[in-house]
Amino acid sequence: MPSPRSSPSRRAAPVPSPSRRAAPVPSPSCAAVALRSLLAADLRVSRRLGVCAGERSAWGSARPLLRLLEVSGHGVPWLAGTLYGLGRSESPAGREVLLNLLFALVLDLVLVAVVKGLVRRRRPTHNKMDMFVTISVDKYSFPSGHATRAAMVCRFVLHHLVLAIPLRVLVVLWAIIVGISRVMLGRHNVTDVAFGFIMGYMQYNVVKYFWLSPLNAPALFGAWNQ
Ligand SMILES: CC(C)=CCC/C(C)=C/CC/C(C)=C/CC/C(C)=C/COP(=O)(O)O
Repeated sequence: MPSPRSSPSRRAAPVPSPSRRAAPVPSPSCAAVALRSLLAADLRVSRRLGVCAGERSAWGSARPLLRLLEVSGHGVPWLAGTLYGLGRSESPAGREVLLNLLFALVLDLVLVAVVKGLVRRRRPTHNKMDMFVTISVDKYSFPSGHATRAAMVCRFVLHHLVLAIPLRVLVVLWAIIVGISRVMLGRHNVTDVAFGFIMGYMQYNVVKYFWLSPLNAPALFGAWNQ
């Protein structure tokens, strides 16, 4: 009697030749595991802190106030205000400070756009994309442009304006609250804002290093003073 044909599933699996065996998967390094855990914790904490992410969120009624803070740290009012001040300024010292503030604001926009474009981290899923004037890279969240600007402007103002102590405290508080509000609005994760603060703080060093003055940019200031 002919023996039944064995089904394909019963056939012995072919033994791969040594050259076709799968390469061993390298185990992730400690740094990769630590980074992954940090990012997972970041997402969890940021979601919890996003209490104003929508009108129906836990603190949804505070959302309009936080959106006002959003505008206070936005690039457009800062650029517009600086250009307006430059147009009105009659003292050479005032013009010098405002010209450097303009340089700082443009530098901030460029650097943030470059880092956002390189990292391409998506905004938190609970974010409502109803932000005041954005550019294409603003679909990404790392780093927070509001946090970089707030930290940089804060250092700039404290160095170049003579302010009474209560006002200096207010400037620092404004910068911190702008950063925190980004997470509460659901716009950012905590690490976006933390890195943004560090980056903005360091950006001011760049502005200080390349400070524009009538000595190193005579053409710029000469043209202005005529
Ligand atoms: C106001 C003048 C005179 C010129 C405007 C020029 C212009 C269109 C500049 C772009 C400003 C702009 C859209 C900045 C983006 C600000 C923003 C939404 C940053 C994102 O912040 P994030 O904290 O959410 O990362």
